[in-house]
This record gives sequence, C-alpha cells and structure tokens, in this order.
Amino acid sequence: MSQVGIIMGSTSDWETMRHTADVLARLDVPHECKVVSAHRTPQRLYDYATAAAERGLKVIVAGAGGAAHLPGMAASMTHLPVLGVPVESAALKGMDSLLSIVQMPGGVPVGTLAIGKAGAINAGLLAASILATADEALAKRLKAWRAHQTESVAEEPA
Ligand SMILES: Nc1c(C(=O)O)ncn1[C@@H]1O[C@H](COP(=O)(O)O)[C@@H](O)[C@H]1O
Repeated sequence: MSQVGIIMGSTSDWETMRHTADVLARLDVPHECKVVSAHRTPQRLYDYATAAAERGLKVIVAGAGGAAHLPGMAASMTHLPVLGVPVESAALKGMDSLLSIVQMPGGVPVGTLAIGKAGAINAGLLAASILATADEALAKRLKAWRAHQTESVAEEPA
C-alpha cells in the first residue's frame, strides 16, 4: 500500500516530479504518482484528497507550475501533511509557482519546497523523514543516505 501520494498538475510536471519518485524508490518507500489538477480535473482532486487518508496514504507531495493551486487545494481537503513543489514555469521561472504555493492562509498549511529539481528531491526526503518518525528501519536508511552524501562531497574543487 502506498504511503506517499505524489500528485502533479500535468504530465509536463513529471520531468520535475520524477525526482521525488526516484528518491522514494531508492529509500524503498511505497508511493504512487498521479496527474491531478485543481483547475482541469477538480472532481478528481476532490476524490483523491478526501480519500487519501482512508486509503492509507501518510503524506502527499503536490507539484504544480504557474498558478499552482493544487497543493493548497489538496491541503484544504485532507489533514495529511502536504508538501508543495513549485515547478519551474517558462514565463516566470517558477516564481509564480512558488508564490502561489507558499503564501497559504493561516490554518491550511503547505510545506513549501524550493523551485524545481532540488525541491522535488527534498520533498521526497522530507516525506521519508516524516514517515521515519514512526519507522525505525526507514530512519536507518535515511541516515545511511545522509552518510553516503557526506562521503561523496569532494574536499578539493578539482
Ligand atoms: N498549476 C496547475 C494546476 C493546478 O494547480 O491545479 N493544474 C495544472 N497546473 C499547471 O499548469 C502547468 C502547465 O501545464 P501544461 O504543460 O499541461 O500546459 C503545469 O506546470 C501544471 O502543474
């Protein structure tokens, strides 16, 4: 059963959001990936967000670009933690996505990550960290990931 639901506003977001899926796969965290849009498929979003907790999901990662209302609207319909990834847009380089996601009204939180690939990677890691608070084996895998990352940073620039 999937623990993390990765949703995105369009198939065009996959190039970014695949990094979230990749991190979760490497950490052996069961997850699912769906295209769901607040704007284009509002009923699909309603059905997804309202059923998410019952289906056993623990965290939702929502990526969207431009007028990125998807993470906030998902958060409005579930008590699960929602992590928002601002996808880089062509016109405004993702500043529009970032500002659409980050400035939520008090009472409906979205944990907002950085624009683009780094945000997508960190959303996967953060989702895993949340799950690891109740999963010792996953916590060990996350610690190993960090250790490997530390070891792989070169001491010399060239
Ligand atoms: N921001 C949203 C939402 C939403 O927030 O519901 N639905 C689609 N989109 C975004 O529109 C951009 C362009 O989509 P297309 O490439 O399909 O034209 C995508 O980055 C998507 O996340």
